[in-house]
Amino acid sequence: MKVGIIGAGAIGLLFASYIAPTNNVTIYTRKLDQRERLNNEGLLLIRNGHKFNIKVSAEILQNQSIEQLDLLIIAVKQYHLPDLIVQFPSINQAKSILFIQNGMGHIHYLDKLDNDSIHVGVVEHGSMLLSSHAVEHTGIGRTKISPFKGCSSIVSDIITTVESENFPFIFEEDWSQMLTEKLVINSVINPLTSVYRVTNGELLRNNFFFETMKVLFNEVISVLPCKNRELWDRVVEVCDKTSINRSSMLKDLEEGRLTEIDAILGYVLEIGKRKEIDLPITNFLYHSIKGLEKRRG
Ligand SMILES: NC(=O)C1=CN([C@@H]2O[C@H](COP(=O)(O)OP(=O)(O)OC[C@H]3O[C@@H](n4cnc5c(N)ncnc54)[C@H](OP(=O)(O)O)[C@@H]3O)[C@@H](O)[C@H]2O)C=CC1
Ligand SMILES: CC(C)(CO)C(=O)C(=O)O
Repeated sequence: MKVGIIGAGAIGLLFASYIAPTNNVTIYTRKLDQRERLNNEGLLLIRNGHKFNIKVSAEILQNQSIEQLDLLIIAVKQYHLPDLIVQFPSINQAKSILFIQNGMGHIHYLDKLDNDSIHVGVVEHGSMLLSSHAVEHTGIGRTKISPFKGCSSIVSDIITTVESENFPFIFEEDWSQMLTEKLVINSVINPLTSVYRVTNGELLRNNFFFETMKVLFNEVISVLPCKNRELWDRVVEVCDKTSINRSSMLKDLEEGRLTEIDAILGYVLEIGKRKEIDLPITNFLYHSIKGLEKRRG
């Protein structure tokens, strides 16, 4: 199958390294030197100290190159999406498209796309970009996938060729519930690790940080429509499985990039406002992250 991945960051390269051995994968970059290194040196995956060199092909993203794809995986950040969708209308021509962003900001774009099949996914793996062509799989989690529109079998066919003990998938029926649960997980782990500047696992090991996790969790679920009674256990489990990871939000701040705080706690605050429920801790953390983003310019 022909699979394209837009976004050669921590998650895009992680997905490429697991999908490329059994499919024809093209990674779309926006930097020439990254394209050259991927084409010339291949993609390096490191897992548990073992190195795997994977052959991939990379191209600079251009409208015409997207048309022939069976599956297009969008692995850019939430805040890249508005430009991407406007500048590259041919993403509408991929047979199937899969969005794997954290948060909820991407949902309102999906109705505007023409693709026959649109899926959303949540990624619970820990992944760290080591260089423009190397990625470390720092925590083995799961990828959950749910259909948003259409029910093409292409996505499940490709996943059948890809899934393994180190890269498992789960299909979910209810995309909204699936994204809401991941939203809760990211609402707790990402802002706290970013403000305390710690790995995910340290939130569990430091009993004072652990208390703040609980307080934030309770506040966030007070406004979100979560049916899962075991969600707190899931937050702890993801934190534990990705314990050596620095969350994507912390990495963004450390590298002077924007964070996805608007699509995560910004969204939670929006729901709180609609329901007229005050969320003081969420509000405090939202503004703390915005302030940290601003300090780094
Ligand atoms: N990192 C993690 O552990 C996890 C991340 N996620 C989610 O996955 C998504 C991706 O995150 P992550 O991989 O960490 O992000 P990164 O910032 O590492 O990567 C995003 C990539 O998108 C590229 N990009 C942006 N716009 C374009 C464009 N127009 N054309 C081509 N490439 C483009 C960027 O290119 P450039 O380098 O040139 O700027 C960058 O390489 C996010 O929504 C995140 O929430 C989910 C679970 C875990
Ligand atoms: C799964 C987790 C919490 C891994 O760090 C993540 O989604 C992120 O960092 O954005």
